[in-house]
This record gives sequence, structure tokens and C-alpha cells, in this order.
Amino acid sequence: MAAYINRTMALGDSMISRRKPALDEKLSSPLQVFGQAKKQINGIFVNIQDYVANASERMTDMNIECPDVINEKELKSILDYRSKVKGICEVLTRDHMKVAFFGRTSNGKSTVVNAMLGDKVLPSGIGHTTNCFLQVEGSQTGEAYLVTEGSKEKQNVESVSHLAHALNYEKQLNEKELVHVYWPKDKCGLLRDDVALVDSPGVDVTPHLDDWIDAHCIDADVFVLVANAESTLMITEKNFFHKVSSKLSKPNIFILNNRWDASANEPEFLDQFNSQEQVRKQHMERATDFLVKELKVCTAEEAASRVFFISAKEVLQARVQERKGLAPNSGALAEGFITRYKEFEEFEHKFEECISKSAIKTKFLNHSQQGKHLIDEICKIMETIFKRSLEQTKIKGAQKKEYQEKLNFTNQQLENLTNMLKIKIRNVTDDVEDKVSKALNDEIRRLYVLVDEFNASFNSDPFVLNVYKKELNSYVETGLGSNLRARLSTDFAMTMEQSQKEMVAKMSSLLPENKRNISLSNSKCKPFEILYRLHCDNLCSDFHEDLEFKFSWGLSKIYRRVTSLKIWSQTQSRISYYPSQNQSTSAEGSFNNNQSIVEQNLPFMSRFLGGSEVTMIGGLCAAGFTFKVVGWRLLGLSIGVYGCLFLYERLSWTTKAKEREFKRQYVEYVTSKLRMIVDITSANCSHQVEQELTTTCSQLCQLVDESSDNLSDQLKNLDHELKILAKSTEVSKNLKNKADLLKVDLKQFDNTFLCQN
Ligand SMILES: Nc1nc2c(ncn2[C@@H]2O[C@H](COP(=O)(O)OP(=O)(O)OP(=O)(O)O)[C@@H](O)[C@H]2O)c(=O)[nH]1
Repeated sequence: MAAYINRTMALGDSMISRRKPALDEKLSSPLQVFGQAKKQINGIFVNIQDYVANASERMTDMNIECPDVINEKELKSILDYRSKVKGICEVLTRDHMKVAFFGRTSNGKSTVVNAMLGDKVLPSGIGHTTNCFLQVEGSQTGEAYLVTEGSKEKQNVESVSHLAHALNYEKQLNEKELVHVYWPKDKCGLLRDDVALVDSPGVDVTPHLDDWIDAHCIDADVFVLVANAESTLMITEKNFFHKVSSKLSKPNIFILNNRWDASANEPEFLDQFNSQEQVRKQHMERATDFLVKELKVCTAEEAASRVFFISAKEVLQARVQERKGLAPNSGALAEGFITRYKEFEEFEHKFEECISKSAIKTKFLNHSQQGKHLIDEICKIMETIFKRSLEQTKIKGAQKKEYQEKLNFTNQQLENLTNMLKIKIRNVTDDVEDKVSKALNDEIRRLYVLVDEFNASFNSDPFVLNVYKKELNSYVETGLGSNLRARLSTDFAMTMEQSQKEMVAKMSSLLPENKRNISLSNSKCKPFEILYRLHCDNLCSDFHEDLEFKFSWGLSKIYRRVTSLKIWSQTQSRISYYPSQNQSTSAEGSFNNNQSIVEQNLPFMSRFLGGSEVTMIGGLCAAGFTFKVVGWRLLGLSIGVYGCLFLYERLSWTTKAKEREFKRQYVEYVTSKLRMIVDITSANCSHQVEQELTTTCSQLCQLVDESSDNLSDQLKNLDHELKILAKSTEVSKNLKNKADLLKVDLKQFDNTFLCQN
């Protein structure tokens, strides 16, 4: 992102340093206008190239970071513009003004080129000397050399004779081929100002005029027809320019009537000054007609400044003299030399004006239009990206607001629901505790029925009895458990299911729609069931049965009964006195309580009465003896009946009776123990329910938390995307503004260099 910002700043800086096109008023030659225009459009295109390179980099980053804003097609267009601009820049650096010289052989084309260059650069002479196209242009290195077509080899050229020799050596050169002659720029003003001069073979020596035009004339800014003033315009010359004008729209054509010195020195003209004027007038009319009426390349007024009567030979000689430091007219002056020289200079001036204007138009108008079109296209893309960024910012902003509100609402609702569910869970667990407590008390009361139904074989042998006790414990535990389940499971399962459904319904309203189909992990396998952990083995670990025979009419028993009746009546009176304290105690419970009081006092009584049944019988015998005096018969009968009773009970003390007695003691013991754990068991069951419901609640809360976390993550992503969108909005806006500035530069260039021409 930092690189992204740096590049934005770099682009800003580069745009600040852009140059404003303006025409320098102090130019010495019209050719320099072309140079200035070239420099300025080059500068503009360098800025466009920087701009497109920066835009490409930024759009590539944007395409990666925010593909919704710029699509592949737009990115490709911008990337393609880089090569287009590069191509234009390359063409711009190569752009120069080009003038091509045509005419019949020996009309003096090479001499005219040399005269314009002010030096004997190209070979000239009688007969067909130029056998291919020769383009003279400025050498960047300051050296003189030539390069033949299709070759990159530089052949050094030291002088014109050397060049002629080199060209002769290349005899195999085709007349259509082009040889580039690079001549030091400092030796010639024209070359300094980017003018390339193209000499050609005579138009009368080739049948391939069309090929010539296609190969060498299409990009020429000015054509110079070098005619021979000693003769009239020939059909071959006219023919050639007809072809040129049919292929190019209004080519700039100059007609030079060369060898005007020779015409002036013709014997018949020497005494007839007027005749020379007539010849000039005749040439002028024919040339004007040719340009205006036949070729239709200019108006009659313009034609007056397109036809000249010169002597290239004289101008060349004068300029070579001047170059040598001699006076240009140091030799014998031919008649009318000054006038012809001045006319040549006038031609040069008109030519410079014409080629500069023409070249600016032909070379730079196209580039400027291409540049404007390209900038327009980029502007459109930037505008689209800007609009899309704003649109996306709006959408994402609204989305962010919606998510934020949703998150706040979810958190608030989650807090409210959690509090509500806590209360709900507390109510359910309280209810469960009450129901379990009630059901367990009921089962304890009905314990004797359960124990009575246990029908494993009983044996009073201690070892077997231990096994019997274990089995009975297990049986009671299972029986109690299944009875409790039968009474409570359906009710609890329904309560749990209803509570869980209620929780799910409430919590799912806080979840996204696609996640509302909740399946709880704790309700997957089987319905919830409470475990009643009674642990009868532990409860009865201290249980010790008493299976010794006890005579029911023994003295200790009688005493026990009497005492228990007395205590029972006392307890009853206490119950009636404190009824509220004993409301929950049943009659059976009171009885058991009384019994336990009796049992507490039993050891003392037993000691007092002799400790055993046998002792008591002995006591009775002693008492009978006392009653001997009362009557043996009555005493004997009583003893007999008492003995029979004892015998009957002793004989009735069978295994079955022991089993009954064992079960009675067991029920009595287990009942007391179970009553002690009623509260713990019911609390334990309610705790299981609470745990189950709390687990459900926390699972649901976790789901809601996950969805809240998702929302938070989405909010973070949205924040990030909004930051990128803000950048893309800023970047596209900046790039569009900068493209507008470049467009202004191009328009200003057009106004300065193209519209005024
Ligand atoms: N008197 C006179 N002779 C000229 C003038 N210009 C050229 N010549 C001579 O005409 C002959 C041919 O000149 P070139 O410059 O070689 O003619 P060209 O048209 O280039 O001929 P090719 O290259 O063969 O097509 C040379 O001997 C020149 O010196 C001129 O203005 N006056």
C-alpha cells in the first residue's frame, strides 16, 4: 500500500513538472518551428508515457486488490496503451522534414541538393550519375557515413569523390533502393534542423514510378521538380507528379527551372532581353497551369511562390567559395548571377516555410490526435472506475451499517435471552426437584411391596445371606430406579424437549437464515434421561439383621410391648400437643419411632430380667413352685399352655419366617436410610436437568457467538475493502484529472502549431 501511495505522489510530481507548449517568437528560421514543435510534442508524449506507465501499475494493483472496480478488459486496454505510446514516442524521435527531388537525368537535382547543403555532398556530373535514391540527413555522431538498404553497416564517407566511389562500388544497387547518407549536422543548417533531402535517379530512366512513390514519396513533406529551364516540362516529369498527386492529397510541389544561367547566356538571348522575359513568362505560365489546373495542388497566387528560376551550379559554387573563406562572387560574374542567387534564396525561404508547416501537420497532427484519443479513452476508463468505486463504497457502506446494527442487536438480544433462559432453567430444575422428591417418598412408602416381590431363595447361613443381601440391594436399586423412571421419565423428557425447543426457537432468531436448522450435539443420540443414583449397597453397608428366635410371650417381649404402648401413648399426646411439628410424619413413622425408643431401652430391661428366655422359663418354674400351695393343677395347666405356646412358636421359626423377619428388618433399615437421601437425590436429579439445559443454552449461545464473530469478521473485511475503495476512488480521480491536464497540453499544442497553419 505504501508503494501505491508513493507512486501516486510520484505521478503528482511528474505532472507538476510538465511543460506548457508555447511558440518561441525569436526563431531565426521557419524550420526551427518544426524543431520546437517536435521538442514540445515529444515532451508531452514523455509525460503521457510516464502517465500510462503509472496508471498501468496502479490499475494492476487495483485489479488485484479490488477486482470489482476494474475489469480485465479495462486493465488490458490500459496495459496496451503503454506499447502504443511507446511506439508513438519512438516515431516522434525519428520524425524529420523530408524533401524529395525529382526530374529528368542531368537536370541538376544533385546540384540543387548540394547547393542547399552549401557543399559538394552528392556526386554530380554529365550523364546518369545518380543510380539509386540517396537520402542525406544529419549524423548524430558528427561523422560522415552511408548505410545501404537492409544493412546496418556504416561505411565511412570522407569526401564527395569517396561517396561517388562507394556508390559506384555498390553498382549492384537497384534504382529503387535507398542509401542513407549521414552528413555532419554542424556543416549544414538544414541538417541541424532535421531536414532530410532525398535525391533520385532521373524519372526518364525508369518504368517503375509507382514503386518509387510507394517506397519514397508517401512520407515526403515537399516535392521539388528540378526542371531544365532550357527546355519545357517533359511528359515523363508531368506523368510522375500526376501519379504523386493521385496518391497523396495536395502534395507540396515546387518547380525549379534550373540552369537558368545557361538560358540567360544563350546567344539568341544576349541581345534580346525581352525574349528571356518572355521565356520566363512562358515557363511560368506552363508551370502554373501544371500546378493549378492539371495537378490542382494549389491556387494561382500560391503557384507564384512555388515556381523559381535558378542556377544551382552558380549557388553551389558561390557557397563552396564562401565555405573556403573566399567571397562568393570572387570569380567572373555571369550576367544576372545576383538575381538568380537571390531567387534561389527566396526559394529556400519559401521552401523552409512550406516544409515546416507541412511537416508539423503531416507528422504531428496525427500524433496529437492519437494522443488525444488515447487520453480520452483512459479518461473514460478512469471515470468508470471512479463511478464504480463510489458506487461500491456506497453499497459497502450500507452493508457495513447493516452488519453493525445486526451485531449490536444480536449482542443485546443474546444478553436478554441468556438472562431469560437462566430464569427458565431455574424454574424447570425447581420443578424437577419437587417431582423427584415426591416420587421418591412415594416409592419409599411402597418399598415393602417391592422387597416382598423379591423371591430369591433365602438361607440364614451368613455367607449365603451376604450374597442374598447384595442381590436384594441390587434388586431394590433397580426396582426403585425403574419405578421412578416410569413415573417421571416421560414427563421430564417432554419438559426437556419443550424447554430445548423453546431455547432453539428463541436463539435461532438471532442466527442467519442459512444456519437456523440447528441440531444440538447433546440431543443427537437419545432423549435425555435422569439417572437416579441410589447406591443401595452403600446405604445398606451397616445393615445387620437379627434372626435369633425370640418368644413373643417371653417376659422381655411382654415388657417391651407394655413399654412401647406406654411410650406410644406419650408420643400420641405429644403429637396432639405439637401437631404442626409432626404433620409430615405418618402413623407408621411414629410407630417405628416408638419401636426404636423401646429398642434403645431393651438391653437394660433384658439385663434386669435375666437376659434369656431360658432364664425366664426357669423364673416361671420358680414362681410355679411358689404357687404350689395355691394349686398344682392350675399351675400345671398354665405351664402346659405356656410351654405349648413356646413350643408352637419355636417350631414356627422356620426359614420362611426368618426370611419374612429379614425383609421386615431390611425394609425398616432401608426406609430410614432412603429418607435421609431424598433431598440429595432430588437435588442431584435437578442438577442433571440443569446441566443438560445449561449445556443446550451454552451450545446455542456459542452458535450465536460464532455468528457474531462472523459478522465481526465481515465488518473487518468491509472496513478493509472500504479503505481500498477510498484509495481507488482517489487514484482514479487523480488519474482522470491528470489525463485532463495532458489533454489540455495537447490542445494547447494544436493551437500553437497546428491551428495557426
Ligand atoms: N550551367 C549549369 N549547369 C548545371 C546547373 N546545374 C547542374 N549543372 C550541371 O549539369 C550536370 C548534371 O548535373 P547533376 O546535378 O548531376 O544532374 P542530375 O539531375 O543529378 O543527374 P543524374 O544524377 O544523372 O540524374 C552537371 O555537370 C552540372 O554541373 C546549372 O544550374 N547551370
